[in-house]
Amino acid sequence: MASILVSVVGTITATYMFLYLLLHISQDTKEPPAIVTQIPFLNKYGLPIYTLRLPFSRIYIANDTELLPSIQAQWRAISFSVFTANTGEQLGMTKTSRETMERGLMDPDSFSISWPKYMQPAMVPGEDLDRMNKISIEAIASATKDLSANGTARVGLWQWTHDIIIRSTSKAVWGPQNPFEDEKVEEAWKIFEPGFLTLNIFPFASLLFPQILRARERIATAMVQYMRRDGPKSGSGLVRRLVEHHTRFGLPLEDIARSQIGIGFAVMSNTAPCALWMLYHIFSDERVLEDVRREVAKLVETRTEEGGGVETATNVVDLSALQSSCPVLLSTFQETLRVRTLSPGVRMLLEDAVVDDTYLLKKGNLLMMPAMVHHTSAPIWGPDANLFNHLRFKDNPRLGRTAFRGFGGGHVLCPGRFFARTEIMALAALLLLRFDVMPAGGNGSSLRRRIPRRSRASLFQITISRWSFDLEDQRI
Ligand code: HEM
Repeated sequence: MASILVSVVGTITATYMFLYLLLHISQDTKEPPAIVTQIPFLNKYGLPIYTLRLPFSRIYIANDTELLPSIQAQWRAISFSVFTANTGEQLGMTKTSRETMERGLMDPDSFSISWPKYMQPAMVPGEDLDRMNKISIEAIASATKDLSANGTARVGLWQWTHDIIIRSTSKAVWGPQNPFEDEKVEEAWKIFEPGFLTLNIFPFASLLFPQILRARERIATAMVQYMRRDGPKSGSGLVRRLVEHHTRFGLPLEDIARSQIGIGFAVMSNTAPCALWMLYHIFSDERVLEDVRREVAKLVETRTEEGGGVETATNVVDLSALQSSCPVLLSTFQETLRVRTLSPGVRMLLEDAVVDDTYLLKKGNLLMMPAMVHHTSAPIWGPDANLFNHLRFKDNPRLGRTAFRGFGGGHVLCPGRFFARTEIMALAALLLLRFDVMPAGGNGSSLRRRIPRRSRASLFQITISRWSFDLEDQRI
């Protein structure tokens, strides 16, 4: 018995010593300090950048905002494109197309680095963007009109926001032949969207989770039809430019159609949770609600028309003036992104890189720039960094310029930021003007100003998905 005990203790001690030495020997002195203490692979915080040691790999965590410019400047070696390049398999693309996507990941002219830049002209302020915004706002306006026909409507906050963003965004992106108009495709998206990560993580996921693959194939079939029927011709500039780009790189029609599923993530998967949180922060705090409603109400104009001896008055709102005339609403949007973004800012080291002339990051490992850390830094945001302050950005528009990561930064700056901002602000404005919104069966004061506990979901966290709320027609 005693000898068994001795050998067990001996084995544990030897393993511990081996791991401890392994960690120390393989850690270069120029690398960010590893957060190893007495117990290997456990955590310690408070450093500008540190190394998280995992078996056979490392993750560097950049906490200090001052390091971000140096990291961003080395975007070729510290790569984001590697992740989009590797989605071909999960989207069911052919080997040849996958190889095209994975080639030359440090070359700006390669497929995976060039497509986000190629789409940009369609997403910056201009004709193409105006057209997308107009279509999405019209779709939102029509959905809120349908709701108001019922007087009071009870809806699940997350479900409703998610559905409305899928419908308005997909219409704006894919145009009159939008594949998501088909309910079955929309349902398939709701299975594939959360299932995509599962396909990435689990080996044999296609065998273990056939329903996710079936959902993907349903969307893919609809996208192929869309391409065959010349859908992009009447779609957005975004779709047209992407199709043009992918065709130049020789992707066959079927794979271009599958790449559109990937675009679905970019355009819808961050917008919907952001919209949800914007609504939550507005309608859960009377002060925010009052401030933004007062501001948005100024955009309403009453027009009277005479017909058949009867005078009718119509309230008209110019939503194109939202950005320029509603600084409080804009600030509320930015603050929502600040407190709710979960963006981990993950990058892969394709080569060794030295950050800020000090820290050596070794090829083959991951780097993270967690937005949650940068967005809650008290030296940057002040002592109330953990509180939601809807006036924060209005009072100081230049606040946290580098630290604000709501739309990424540097070479990986979100090209969809103008579209998403307008769409979400318009959704909030239309709800503010048309409805009183309150939690089902309660009153607004039961929703607190405090930021609720966090959980996982896309770039944002969703902890209130089972909430319902009553929308009461205001008939302004
Ligand atoms: C509220 C909605 C949105 C949010 C919060 C958001 C957020 C972000 C963030 C944080 C990044 C950088 C990721 C990183 O640094 O690791 C990013 C990149 C990107 N976003 Fe968005 N996004 C939104 C909507 C959109 C839309 C509507 C599009 C449609 C075009 C889009 C397309 C992209 C693309 C293509 C990239 C990669 C850019 C590149 O590789 O250069 N996003 N987005």
